[in-house]
Amino acid sequence: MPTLVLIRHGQSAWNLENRFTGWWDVNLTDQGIAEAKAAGELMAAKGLDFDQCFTSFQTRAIKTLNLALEAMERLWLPVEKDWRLNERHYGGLTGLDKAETAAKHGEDQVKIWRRSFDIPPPVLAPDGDYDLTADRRYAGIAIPDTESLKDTIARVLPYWEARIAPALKQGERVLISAHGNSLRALVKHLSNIPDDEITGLEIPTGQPIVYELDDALAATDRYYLSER
Ligand SMILES: O=C(O)[C@@H](CO)OP(=O)(O)O
Repeated sequence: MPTLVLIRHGQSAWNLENRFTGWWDVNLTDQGIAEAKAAGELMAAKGLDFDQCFTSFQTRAIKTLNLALEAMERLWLPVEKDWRLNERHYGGLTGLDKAETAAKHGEDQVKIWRRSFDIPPPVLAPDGDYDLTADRRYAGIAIPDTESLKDTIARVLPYWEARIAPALKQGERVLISAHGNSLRALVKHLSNIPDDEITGLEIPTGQPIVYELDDALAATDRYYLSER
């Protein structure tokens, strides 16, 4: 039976500051570092092991993976990094304070921007503080100027099909370290969650999520490792 574990990065600086983050590359807080180490210790204690890891191009997910693998004495495992596992791009909201934005535009509007299925936030203006076009890691990539969850799914799923599903089908045990919304995209797909129900799914930081999959990669169970 294929083994798949998903983990959202530990608490980031902008999770703590309550700012819209998206593709902006913020680091882990001390709490985030502790969450990542604890996740690795939990996975080791529960006897989980992996053959292949996947993560995004973003420091908070990469570091979470490394800290967890270090706690498991598995820093030597192969890791594939890809921008398609990045967080959903938050467009023109990037860097703004979530509470101040709600005070300005209303809670309902912010909820739509944060959790609607297919309504993207306003676009990021070019040449602003959060423009990533000069960032070498994204050379040759069409950086989005905003993304809805639907847009995020449209780049996560082809990567899943091309790289992650084949590894699982070959019998590799897979760990994915990614982000709240790139993981919501995967969970929506794997657990067949309808468009209007995915808004209610919140993925906590640093908590390994275990998927039991059949040989066709259909999910037979999904649970937080800390709960079993
Ligand atoms: O700011 C972000 O990029 C994400 C994840 O922290 O926030 P949200 O909970 O609004 O999807």
